[in-house]
Amino acid sequence: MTPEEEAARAELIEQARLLFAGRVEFLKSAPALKHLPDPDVPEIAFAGRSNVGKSSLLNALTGRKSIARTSVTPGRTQELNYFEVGEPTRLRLVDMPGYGFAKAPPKVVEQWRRLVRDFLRGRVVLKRTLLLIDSRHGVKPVDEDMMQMLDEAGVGYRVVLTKADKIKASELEAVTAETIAAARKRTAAYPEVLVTSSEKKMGIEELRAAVLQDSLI
Ligand SMILES: Nc1nc2c(ncn2[C@@H]2O[C@H](COP(=O)(O)OP(=O)(O)OP(=O)(O)O)[C@@H](O)[C@H]2O)c(=O)[nH]1
Ligand SMILES: [Mg+2]
Repeated sequence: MTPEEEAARAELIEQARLLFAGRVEFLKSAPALKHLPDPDVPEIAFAGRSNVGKSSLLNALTGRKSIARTSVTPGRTQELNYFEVGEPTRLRLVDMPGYGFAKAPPKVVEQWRRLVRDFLRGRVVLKRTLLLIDSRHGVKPVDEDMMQMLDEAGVGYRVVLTKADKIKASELEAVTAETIAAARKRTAAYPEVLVTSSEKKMGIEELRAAVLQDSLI
């Protein structure tokens, strides 16, 4: 990086820190598209398997302990949960229902598919999706399905590894390389991955900067 690029980067990180240190509020849970808020500010969505750590990452990002409900029971977040950031609102974060939980009846899976697909295709203010992947598991077939849906909807996404504190450094290095390789095969994926741990607050500053930057596109 040139000194100018470094200065711009530091400025973006500081702007992002200030933004998330300010107003962050839960807005609503939308069980269907007709309940979505008016599309008047940029949105960034969080997607990933049940239990991947979406709600925890949202909490870490906003520096709140429990703004997004976290749970040990997979599949608890079944709606599109909206959070507003900034005063006046600069952007909205959308916690999407998790996928891939075991024993879900086919009807529930089909409902999920329809809601997510229609949301991704039709939401004009959706600037970017963060696709969360558990560091311990890497990219699974259900994640490939989600990538396919995002590619088809033409929604740009960043792949984010979660729970990096749970595995050894050597394993993290390997799963990061594999995940980058998987992302590079995709048309709508960003060619880099972000490595995070909500528990250890790792990669959170970078993630905040990425969210702010993406909201400006
Ligand atoms: N060690 C560790 N545990 C984490 C981390 N992030 C989340 N967890 C744990 O993983 C479990 C699931 O986290 P959630 O944030 O509720 O996951 P989710 O993706 O929102 O789950 P659903 O809403 O059910 O789809 C909880 O027990 C969290 O405490 C992390 O960075 N490190
Ligand atoms: Mg959740």
